[in-house]
Amino acid sequence: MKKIGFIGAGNMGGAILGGILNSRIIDNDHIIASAKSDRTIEKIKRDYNVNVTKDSKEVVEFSDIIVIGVKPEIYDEILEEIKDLIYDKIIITIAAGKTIEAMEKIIGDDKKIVRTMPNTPSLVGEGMTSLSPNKNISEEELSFIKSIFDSLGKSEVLKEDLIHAVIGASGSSTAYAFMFIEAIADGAVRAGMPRDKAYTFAAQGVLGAAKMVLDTEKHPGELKDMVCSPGGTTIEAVKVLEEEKFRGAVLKAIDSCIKKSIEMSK
Ligand SMILES: NC(=O)C1=CN([C@@H]2O[C@H](COP(=O)(O)OP(=O)(O)OC[C@H]3O[C@@H](n4cnc5c(N)ncnc54)[C@H](OP(=O)(O)O)[C@@H]3O)[C@@H](O)[C@H]2O)C=CC1
Ligand SMILES: O=C(O)[C@@H]1CCC=N1
Repeated sequence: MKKIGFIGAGNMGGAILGGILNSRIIDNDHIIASAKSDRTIEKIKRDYNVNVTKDSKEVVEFSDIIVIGVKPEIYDEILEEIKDLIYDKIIITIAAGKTIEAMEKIIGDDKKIVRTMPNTPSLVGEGMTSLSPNKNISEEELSFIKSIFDSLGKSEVLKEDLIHAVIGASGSSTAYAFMFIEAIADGAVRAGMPRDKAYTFAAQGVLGAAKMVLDTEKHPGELKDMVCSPGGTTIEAVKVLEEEKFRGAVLKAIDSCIKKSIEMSK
């Protein structure tokens, strides 16, 4: 069994770590994770019962595959620290704005890198991850890394320059989906539903809609039309959403997200 290490296991690294443990593809004694603060180290130990350290080098020495789960601002510092210990180990990056080319400049273009863009639902087996390997990753290595991310939900191998679209479509979009669910629940609360029930109804509604798109492969517009009874309730809400430029607002938001991702990559 391969050993996997996490340099930084916060919101995203922790979701991948937790997802791997939930899917039982790697045992907890084959996993090591680091953090900066004692508080996070204790949380990782408590939540996941994996090996912990504050030393990035120890993570690299222990592991065959290393996920770098720190914020983009300290990526370069971490890469400098570990570059002489990487040899033929596989580096998995999850950061917005950190290109393969920029990473190769620091650790060397002979190193094995898979640039990914995951999302936090990886924790509950419903993640969506893009994978872009550098030239040193073999087909066999890529299919092994893909099998890890497939066990956390779905994954696709994509050209690296599509990563900006991936951030817009799935990396960041869970945040907008949470806002949508929160807003639907607020509406239900206004109509008298207790808040805990409102979250269940709203979230299950959104989950069901997403599953309909994936399972039926029908156009989302057709699925929407199937809900709108002539002269009924739904079409009234659709009218308001169109008047308030709901779809235009979402498109503008995704454009902004993608613009930021491109800026961060310069
Ligand atoms: N959040 C998301 O939904 C997604 C995030 N990403 C990417 O994931 C990366 C991490 O983001 P996110 O998880 O949100 O951030 P968090 O702040 O939640 O996690 C970062 C972790 O890095 C740890 N850390 C900081 N410095 C060090 C160090 N020197 N050595 C070891 N660990 C360190 C922090 O430890 P401590 O807690 O002790 O400070 C923290 O646990 C980013 O690059 C982001 O672009 C990608 C897709 C989705
Ligand atoms: O907000 C961010 O920058 C990170 C990248 C994708 C999701 N969260």
